[in-house]
Amino acid sequence: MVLKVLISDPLSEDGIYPLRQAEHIEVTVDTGLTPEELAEKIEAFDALLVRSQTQVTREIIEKAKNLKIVGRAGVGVDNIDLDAATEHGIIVVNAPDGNTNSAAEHTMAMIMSLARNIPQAYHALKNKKWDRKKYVGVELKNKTLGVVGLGRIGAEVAARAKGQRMNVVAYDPFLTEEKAEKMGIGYGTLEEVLAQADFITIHTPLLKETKHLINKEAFEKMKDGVQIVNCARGGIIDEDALYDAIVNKKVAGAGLDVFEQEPVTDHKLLELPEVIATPHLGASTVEAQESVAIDVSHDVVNFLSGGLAKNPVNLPSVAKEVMNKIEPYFYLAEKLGVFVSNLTQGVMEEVNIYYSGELTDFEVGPLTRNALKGLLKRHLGDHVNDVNAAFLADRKGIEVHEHKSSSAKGFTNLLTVEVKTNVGTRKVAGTLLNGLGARIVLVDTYSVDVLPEGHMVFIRHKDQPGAIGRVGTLLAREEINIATMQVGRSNAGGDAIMMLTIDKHLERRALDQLSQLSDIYGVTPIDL
Ligand SMILES: NC(=O)C1=CN([C@@H]2O[C@H](COP(=O)(O)OP(=O)(O)OC[C@H]3O[C@@H](n4cnc5c(N)ncnc54)[C@H](O)[C@@H]3O)[C@@H](O)[C@H]2O)C=CC1
Ligand SMILES: O=C(O)C(=O)COP(=O)(O)O
Repeated sequence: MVLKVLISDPLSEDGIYPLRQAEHIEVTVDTGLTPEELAEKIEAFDALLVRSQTQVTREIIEKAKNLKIVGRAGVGVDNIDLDAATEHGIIVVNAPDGNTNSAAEHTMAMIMSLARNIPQAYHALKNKKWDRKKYVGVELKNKTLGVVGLGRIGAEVAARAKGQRMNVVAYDPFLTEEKAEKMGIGYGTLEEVLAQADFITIHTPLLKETKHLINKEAFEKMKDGVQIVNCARGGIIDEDALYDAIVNKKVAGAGLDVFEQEPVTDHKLLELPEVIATPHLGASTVEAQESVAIDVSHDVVNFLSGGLAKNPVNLPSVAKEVMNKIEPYFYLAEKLGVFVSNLTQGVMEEVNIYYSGELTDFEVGPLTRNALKGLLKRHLGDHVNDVNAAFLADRKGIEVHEHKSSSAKGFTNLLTVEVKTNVGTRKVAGTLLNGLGARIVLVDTYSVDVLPEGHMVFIRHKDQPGAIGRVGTLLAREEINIATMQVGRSNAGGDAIMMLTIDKHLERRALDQLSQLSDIYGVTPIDL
C-alpha cells in the first residue's frame, strides 16, 4: 500500500530525501494552500509535514480521516492543535535539535545589530545619509544579558554572549543555582532577571503560561533604556505594551523576529525607528533547514513503516536502550488488554496494571498505553492507538493505575491487567518466556499456559465428570476443531474453567448451544 505525504510549507529538498526514497511513500509538495484548500485536500493523506506557517487546526484534523502523523520541521508546535491530534490518535513529531544553532546565531545577530544600530545606519546610508553621530552604539562587553527560557536555544545564546564578555543571568523554571554555576552564568527569578538586564532575550515556547509573559508590569520592572530581543514566538511579548514602553523611552530598542500575527507587514511596531525586525528568519539557514527536514522525514518514514518516532511531541519519548528492552512486551500488553476486555461486563471504572519481576526496572508508560489500547479497542474500535489510549480512558472516566512489585510468582517477568467494572473485577496475567515468546498464565484466579493468539473460548463451569466431553462433542458437531485445551478448578466439584483455542471464530449458534449445556456458567469467545 502506498502512503501519501503532503508537504504544505517550504522544506529543504535535500532534507526530504528520506521520504522521496521510501518505496511505499508518495510525496506531494503543495505550499501556500489556504485553510479551506488544505481542509479539502487533507483527507487523502497519511502524513502532513509543516513548518510554522500551516495552521493545523482542529477543523483540519477533523477532516483528516487518514492522517496518522504530523511532522513539524522545526521546534515550535503552537501552530498545531495538539489536543485535537491526540484525541484523533495522530502523533505529532518535531525536529527539536536541527535549528538550535541557527536560532541562537540569529539572536546574537539581533543583539549586536541593536547595540550598534546596524540596520538603521545601513538604511540611512542606502538613502544617501552619512550620519555617524546618530548611530553611536553601546558595547556588549560587561553588559548584562537576561535570558528568559534557558532551553536549547537560550543556553546556546548564553554561551555566545559569554564569548562577547557579557554577564549572563537567566530565568527558567528548571534552572537550578548549581546548573547555572556550572554554565558560568547567574540565575534569578523572572523579576530579578528583568531588573538586572541591559539586554533581554526571550527563548520560551509560546504556551498558555507564557502568553504575554512580558507585559506592561514586566516592562515596569526593567532598567530604563533596556533593549529586548524576541526570536522565540510572537505573543510572548505583549506587542501593545512593548509599543508603549518604546514610545515612553523605557525600552531603547527591540529586535523582533516573530509577531503575534504572521505574516505581517503593516504593524505599528514596524513604524518605530527603535525596532529592528526580520520576517521569522531564526531557523532560515541552509544548514538548519536541511537538518530539520531530514530529522522529521526520518521520523515520518519510520513511523509509517510501523517503527517508532524519535521525537514525538504528544507522547512521552522513551530512550532507545529502554525501548529495545520493553518493545517485546508491547504485544503481550495489548493482547492482555484485549483478553480481559472480553471477559469484563458492565461499565469499566478502574484499570490496574501490575508490573512485576524485571518489568519493575522499566519505564512502563508505553506498556500501559498498549494495554489500554487492547482494552478499549473492543468498544471504541481500531482508531484507538498508543497516542490516544490514555486520553480516551480518561475521557471515559476510567481511572488507570500502574503498580510495580518485585514478586513475580516464579516468573522472571509478569504483567497483570485488572479491570474493575460496576459489576465485578476480572484480571489476566501474562509473561514473556525467554526464547518462547508471550504466554497468558493466569485468568482470574486460575493458572493457565496459553499462547495469546488466534480464536479462543473461555468457559466457566461446574467441576463435574462429563463437562469437558459435552463441550468437545458439541464443538465437533459444529465442525469446530479444538487446537488446545486447558482446564483448571478452584477445588474438586467446585468452580472450574476451560480455555480452548479453536481453529475458527466461535459463531453465535455454537456459542448459544455451549451456553445452554448443563453446568456451564458462562462462555466467552475471545479473538486475539
Ligand atoms: N525564530 C525562529 O525561527 C525559531 C523560534 N523558535 C522558538 O524558540 C522556542 C525555544 O526553542 P528551544 O530552546 O529549542 O526549546 P526548549 O524546549 O529547549 O527551551 C524552552 C525553555 O523555556 C523554558 N520555559 C518554559 N516556560 C517558561 C517560563 N514561563 N519562563 C521561563 N522559561 C520558561 C523551558 O523550561 C525550557 O527550558 C521554541 O518553542 C520556538 O517557539 C525555535 C526555533 C527557531
Ligand atoms: O522551529 C521553530 O520553532 C521556528 O520558529 C522555525 O519556524 P520555521 O520552520 O522557520 O517556520
